[in-house]
Amino acid sequence: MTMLRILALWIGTAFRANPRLTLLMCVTTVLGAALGPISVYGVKLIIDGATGADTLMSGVAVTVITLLVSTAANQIAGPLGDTLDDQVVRYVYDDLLRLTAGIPSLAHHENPELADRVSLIERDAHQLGGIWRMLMTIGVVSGVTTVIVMLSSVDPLLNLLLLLAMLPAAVSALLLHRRNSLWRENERFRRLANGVTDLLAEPKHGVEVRCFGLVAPLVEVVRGAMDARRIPWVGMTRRYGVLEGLAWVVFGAGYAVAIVGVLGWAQAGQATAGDVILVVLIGPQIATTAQGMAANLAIVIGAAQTFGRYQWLRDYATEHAWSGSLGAPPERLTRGIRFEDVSFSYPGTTRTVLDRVDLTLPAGRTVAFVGDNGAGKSTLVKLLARLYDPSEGRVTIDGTPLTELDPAAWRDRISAGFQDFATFEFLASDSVGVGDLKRRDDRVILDDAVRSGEAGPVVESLPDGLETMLGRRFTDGVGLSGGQWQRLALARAFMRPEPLLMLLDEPTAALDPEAEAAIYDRYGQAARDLARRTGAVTILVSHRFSTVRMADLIVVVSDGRITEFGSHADLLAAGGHYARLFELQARAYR
Ligand SMILES: Nc1ncnc2c1ncn2[C@@H]1O[C@H](COP(=O)(O)OP(=O)(O)OP(=O)(O)O)[C@@H](O)[C@H]1O
Repeated sequence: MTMLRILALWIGTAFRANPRLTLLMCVTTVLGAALGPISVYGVKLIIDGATGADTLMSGVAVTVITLLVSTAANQIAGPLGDTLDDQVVRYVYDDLLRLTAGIPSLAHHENPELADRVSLIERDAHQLGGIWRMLMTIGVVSGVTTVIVMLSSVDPLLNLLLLLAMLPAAVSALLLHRRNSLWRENERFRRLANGVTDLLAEPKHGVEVRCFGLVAPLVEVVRGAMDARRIPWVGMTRRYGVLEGLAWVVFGAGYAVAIVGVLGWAQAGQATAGDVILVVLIGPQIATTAQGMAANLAIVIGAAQTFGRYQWLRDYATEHAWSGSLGAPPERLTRGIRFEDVSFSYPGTTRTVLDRVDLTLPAGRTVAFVGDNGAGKSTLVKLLARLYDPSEGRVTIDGTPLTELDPAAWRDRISAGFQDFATFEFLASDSVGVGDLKRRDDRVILDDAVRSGEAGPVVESLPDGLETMLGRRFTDGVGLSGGQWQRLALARAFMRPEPLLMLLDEPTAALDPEAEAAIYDRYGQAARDLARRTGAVTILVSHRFSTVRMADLIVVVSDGRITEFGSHADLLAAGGHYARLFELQARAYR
């Protein structure tokens, strides 16, 4: 069943990429492979005709026509196949991007099994174009059938030759199977080598890599990972190479025996001269057919495995598409957002990161999350954006479970600024504008967002203002400092007009104090304005208590639990963890 699905996906992919070309390939490959051996039969008819039988003219006709047609078919099969390959590979690359980027959760980015499979598909994507190889294998099968018919016309015993010629094909198929298992087991080494190579090439890490003298040890890690993958593969290829050589020797011996045998039959009057010539000529044909079979089988098995992974990824994407979540978010929040008995462990881990969290974030309020490193603040933020689903319990929006809302529609109503902001190396206008794709070309809104994100001075310093290309990796664009990038990220967060939720997860860590104060002023205004218009909840994650105190409510997170909850004044009066931390920071500033 699985094999059939893979086959259907393979052919379906080629047909989706280019239906007419795929059909043409089907016809030409089958034709090309079947006609070669028939031409040998024509030669037999000619020889028999020359030695008395009435087959001379038909032999000439069969030989000439089959040779012409098969040569023409083989000639066009190559270029057509290459074109089809190219189109299928491009189609699959697009589909891979669509599938992986289309999964609404973040969980798959942290799934090593998925990462290995995607990485293998990307590496082997060229094989996915091998549809014509598969067709050629079908062609080879029709060629084999023709050979069987002709050998049987002399003596069915001669079909043993074909069996002997299959030995090397079997050895190479076995090698392929073993090699594939080895690659799958060792894919993590390739990803490790690529990851470390990227790290070495990434300008962001360049300073530390050089200061700490990490170039040589990291290069050593890359070499070690490549060797861990390469050495077993070389040994295996060598062993199977010897076996395949031996298999060809066995075939050669069988061929010699067959010629001697047919000669004996001819001398005894049991075979014609044409039969002898047929066996002599068909030997190389059989070898070519078997070699073709081995080569094609190798590619077909490889492609079938890659298509198997592709099928797995498509199934995974379908299962994780949250296609049942279709609800629309409310126009405005009236009650607020609730965590109801929420527990959470990151996918693939067992550690409980959030432990039975019960928390109400009232509509129209600004709520600050504070707590030690690793307490679970950012995890709460990720659950609010539904980047993951809770392991237990639920998050509700005005009473509706978040899992019932269309994730794209919900995220459309979120504005966000993060500590780990993205540095989009686009035109400056796009780097900000992607904060709301629908309005990214609206200059008035862009200018407003730039002003609100305190990014005005950054844009003014750019040679072509918002029309300046950013980033130096791919173009002659302008390089920015960490703080300048962050200001653009903040501007991006001001693009959406009517969010229901504003997520600010340490969004000012790279800013100078003046810009930070100004930005929080803006956020304060935006939060009050949004509270009035949409009842939006603003979430603020920060370690700076001067910022935190401006929130209406403060949530202290400790080891995945909520330990304190209330206004700044309430929590100070309670004299708990918050009060101690606040006092500690305040003292440092005095
Ligand atoms: N992607 C992940 N996979 C597995 N565990 C994770 C992942 N992200 C975070 N964690 C773990 O979850 C716990 C909570 O992390 P979280 O990022 O929510 O903490 P935080 O309170 O925001 O910390 P910080 O103040 O340092 O930003 C940590 O122990 C962390 O190791």
